Amino acid sequence: MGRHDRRRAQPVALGRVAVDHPGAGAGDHRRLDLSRGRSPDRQPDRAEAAMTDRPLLSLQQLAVTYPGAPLPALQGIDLRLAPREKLAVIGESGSGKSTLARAIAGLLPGGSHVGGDLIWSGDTPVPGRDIGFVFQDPGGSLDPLLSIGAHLVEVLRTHLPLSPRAARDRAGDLLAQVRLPDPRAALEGYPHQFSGGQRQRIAIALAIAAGPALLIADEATSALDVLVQAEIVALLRDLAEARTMALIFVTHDIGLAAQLADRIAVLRNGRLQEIGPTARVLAAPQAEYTRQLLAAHLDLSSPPLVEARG
Ligand SMILES: Nc1ncnc2c1ncn2[C@@H]1O[C@H](COP(=O)(O)OP(=O)(O)OP(=O)(O)O)[C@@H](O)[C@H]1O
Repeated sequence: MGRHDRRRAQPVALGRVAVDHPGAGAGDHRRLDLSRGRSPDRQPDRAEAAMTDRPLLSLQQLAVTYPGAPLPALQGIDLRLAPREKLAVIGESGSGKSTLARAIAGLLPGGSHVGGDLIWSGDTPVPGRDIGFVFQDPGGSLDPLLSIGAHLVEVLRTHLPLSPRAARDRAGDLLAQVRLPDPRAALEGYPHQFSGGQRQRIAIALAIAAGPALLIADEATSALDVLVQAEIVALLRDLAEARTMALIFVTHDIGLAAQLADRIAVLRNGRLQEIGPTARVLAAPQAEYTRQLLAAHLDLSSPPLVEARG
């Protein structure tokens, strides 16, 4: 795992997490029937129905309780993520968005209790290689004493069989892909020499360096001003599409979610309120809570969210 991951909470096991409900024995997740455990009364939406039979990730009744917490931060989460899908997870503060992101990435604090199933297609993913994670504060991913090039070379060489020179070349390419001005010169720079938006681009370059199948951006734009937010959202969307990578975009801003997501999942009090294609959730929300989020977002200056998807 790269330096940017090591600074975070110790990961719990990835792959199939099967803990505390009846019938959830451990086993080879690759041999499981992925349709198992879906509630019979739940009508799959069209985006879900169009999914391949082999989702990248399937959550079944996922529940998370932090160490010492009296109540679960997440419970009863059923969710399937298709390869290359862009999913936005929205909800108010404390609704469990980051907990969901951390559970998927294996970044929950040690001692957290995880119930239900978290099933990956293929091999158990390696955090930092198969799952990239971008945090709200890019500073947390960057060591002030290391050049940007050194950060990238370390992550690249940790996960890929590259010579120092090839890793350096790849690092420059990555900075170009995240649209950092003068990427070759930026390799020599140090974190404090870049703006908040530029540091977030660098953090994204680190997160995608090893070619993950899934990128998780947890409030990655919340600390940025509105124009930079829109640029980063466009960058994440374009990277996901160009690299055939799935994206989970965690945000409290339904407007930003609308700009990039194929589907939107709405969380409240640790439970999934609804999930569906973006246009449907925006135009015909099923949950009263989603209607409230939309009403809170819309004012006279807001453009229509459905048209904002362009
Ligand atoms: N490390 C932790 N230990 C104990 N409880 C936690 C921890 N992290 C989060 N929680 C609690 O879990 C619940 C969900 O928090 P979470 O951070 O997932 O919500 P969120 O929707 O991401 O909120 P925000 O938008 O403010 O980041 C909250 O009640 C929070 O207080």
